[in-house]
Amino acid sequence: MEDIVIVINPGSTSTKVACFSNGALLADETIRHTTDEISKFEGIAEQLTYRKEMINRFIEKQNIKPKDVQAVVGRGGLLRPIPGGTYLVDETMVEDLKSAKYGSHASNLGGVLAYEFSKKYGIPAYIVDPVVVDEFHPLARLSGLKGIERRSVGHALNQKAVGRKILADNGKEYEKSNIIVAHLGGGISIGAHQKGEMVDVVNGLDGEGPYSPERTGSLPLIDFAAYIQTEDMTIKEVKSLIAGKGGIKSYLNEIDLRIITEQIENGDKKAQYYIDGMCYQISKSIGEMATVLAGKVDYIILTGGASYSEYIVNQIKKNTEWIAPVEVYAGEMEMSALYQGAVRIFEGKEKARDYKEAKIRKAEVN
Ligand SMILES: Nc1ncnc2c1ncn2[C@@H]1O[C@H](COP(=O)(O)OP(=O)(O)OP(=O)(O)O)[C@@H](O)[C@H]1O
Ligand SMILES: CCCC(=O)O
Repeated sequence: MEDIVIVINPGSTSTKVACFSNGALLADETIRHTTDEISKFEGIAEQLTYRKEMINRFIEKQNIKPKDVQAVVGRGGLLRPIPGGTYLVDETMVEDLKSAKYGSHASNLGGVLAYEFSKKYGIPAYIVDPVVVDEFHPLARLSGLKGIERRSVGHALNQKAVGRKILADNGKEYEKSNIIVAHLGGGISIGAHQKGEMVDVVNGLDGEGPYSPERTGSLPLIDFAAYIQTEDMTIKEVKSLIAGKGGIKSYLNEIDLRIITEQIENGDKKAQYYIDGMCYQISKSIGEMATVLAGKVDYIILTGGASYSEYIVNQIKKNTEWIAPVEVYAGEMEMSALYQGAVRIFEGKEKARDYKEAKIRKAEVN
């Protein structure tokens, strides 16, 4: 088998790896990492060799000949803000990912691992639609405080891939449509996509929008400032509270929505209250993104693991269906979206972007 593309997608508790050839998936595996295994490491960067060895084992099992590998594609992490697309991984990018200059996130390892394997095989490495895709409308950057800018961080890869699929299924094109995509996972991001660009996104990693299974979302500022002071917290502790120990975890000490929705089915009113609260806040953020699109919304799309839950989907639908039809794509399309990003380069439909050259849209004001 020739023209093999290896795809690597590191998450906080798993590493997904797959190989594709000529449009077909040849093999894939989700390697799970237990909390015990992960907690042995100081941080994400230190997990590189551990995850690399597991990917090596997957590749060896497939009997792949090095000469048959065409490219390696990784999920892109917290980089400087860049427009969407497929990027060639270079030294500058690897340095930014490894040093966590723009923050620490499991997906940082995607570009680094892709680069390491690409060096081994002497082929190119790419990332596609990283979590920092920034196609913000200039007004979306304003926070309300000079010196603090909003950041475009979200599940851009999955949001765009699922958006394209749902629109294609309905005979429409991503570049000509307006959609709101809510990625409902362990973290939540909700993007307003206007004619092919994610012009605003509710960024749960930095503490915006709804609470999620493990994130706080936005909090009352004065109370939170007092909380930080009382608890004498460092910035690192604040970050891990906002994105890791907040939301449903703080209320119910559980992040698995399968367990919690089963408790609701069994009549647990407390579980229902906190899940209803999350759905209420998700709906509010969808409404906010509808105003960004001035009400011209072709579809609202719910995706991510929580969209498997009929209960959660119905709670959100009943508050948002008046805006636009609600479509559901439970789970994610990240592995095939990464592969397709590379295929667009091989087929000449897109040119691989240069990280150092990439420029985002900014307002021209003094
Ligand atoms: N069938 C299901 N019913 C209800 N919830 C589900 C189901 N399957 C997965 N989930 C929930 O979805 C959440 C995880 O979603 P997902 O797998 O998209 O997140 P992740 O990949 O870990 O993180 P993220 O999407 O934030 O990057 C968990 O809370 C999980 O319990
Ligand atoms: C995956 C994008 C960033 C986040 O919300 O975790």
